[in-house]
Amino acid sequence: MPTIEISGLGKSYGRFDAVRDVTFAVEPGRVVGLLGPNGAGKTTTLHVLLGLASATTGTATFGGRAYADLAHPERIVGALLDAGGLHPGRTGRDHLRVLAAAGHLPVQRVDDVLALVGMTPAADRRVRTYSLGMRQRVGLAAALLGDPEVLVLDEPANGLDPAGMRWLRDLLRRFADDGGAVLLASHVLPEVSQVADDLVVMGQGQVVAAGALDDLVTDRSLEDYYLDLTATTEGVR
Ligand SMILES: Nc1ncnc2c1ncn2[C@@H]1O[C@H](COP(=O)(O)OP(=O)(O)OP(=O)(O)O)[C@@H](O)[C@H]1O
Repeated sequence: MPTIEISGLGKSYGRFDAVRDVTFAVEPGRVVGLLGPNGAGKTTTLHVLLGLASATTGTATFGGRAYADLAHPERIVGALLDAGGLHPGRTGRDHLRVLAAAGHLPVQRVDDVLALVGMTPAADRRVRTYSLGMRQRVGLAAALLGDPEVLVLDEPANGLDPAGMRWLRDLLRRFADDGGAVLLASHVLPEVSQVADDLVVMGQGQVVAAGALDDLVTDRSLEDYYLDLTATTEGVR
């Protein structure tokens, strides 16, 4: 199972450093929560990792390979960035079929993942009729389609109902316990504290804290820890 490794990563837009010297790893079997205020650089880090933006400095790899160099990326990496990326005129099932075809994945996987995310009853409705949580479930189904070894998820609980959130938590725990690596960017601290093994906290484009959740957050809540830590880096840039 591949390790996610981000090393000395920097991303500049003109003279603005969105991300500077970011280094951390997600080992197989671990769920890493990526936290930080709005504009801290979380999404930028995930975009570079997933080959959607180029690094200005440093590297971001899966088992030593950049996303673009993976022979079958959908079998290695499952990603959820923005559930708004679904075509409104397509059904949930068609969306997944297109992805399965593009990734040379067996079409049977479409039914499997629809069932896994609880979307079988609504699979043949158009995406424009879905609630936010339903779109999010289809996005998660897409991430799971290739039966990947690594998950990279940006705000996966967005719009999920309480049952959906618990389902997601259990899924991520099982995925990691089976040896997968999970990188989970989220603002929902209770969600992170219940599922993450490790934390990486970013502020103003840099890592401001990293380590095992239990070592960082000892006698207080994750919320208290996080708000103290980020108080000095508060405010978007
Ligand atoms: N294409 C771009 N051009 C210029 N600046 C950008 C671009 N993309 C991101 N930025 C800037 O980089 C910084 C980091 O943004 P990023 O989206 O990575 O933050 P984030 O931690 O994901 O925030 P949020 O929690 O709000 O999603 C922000 O100041 C943002 O304005």
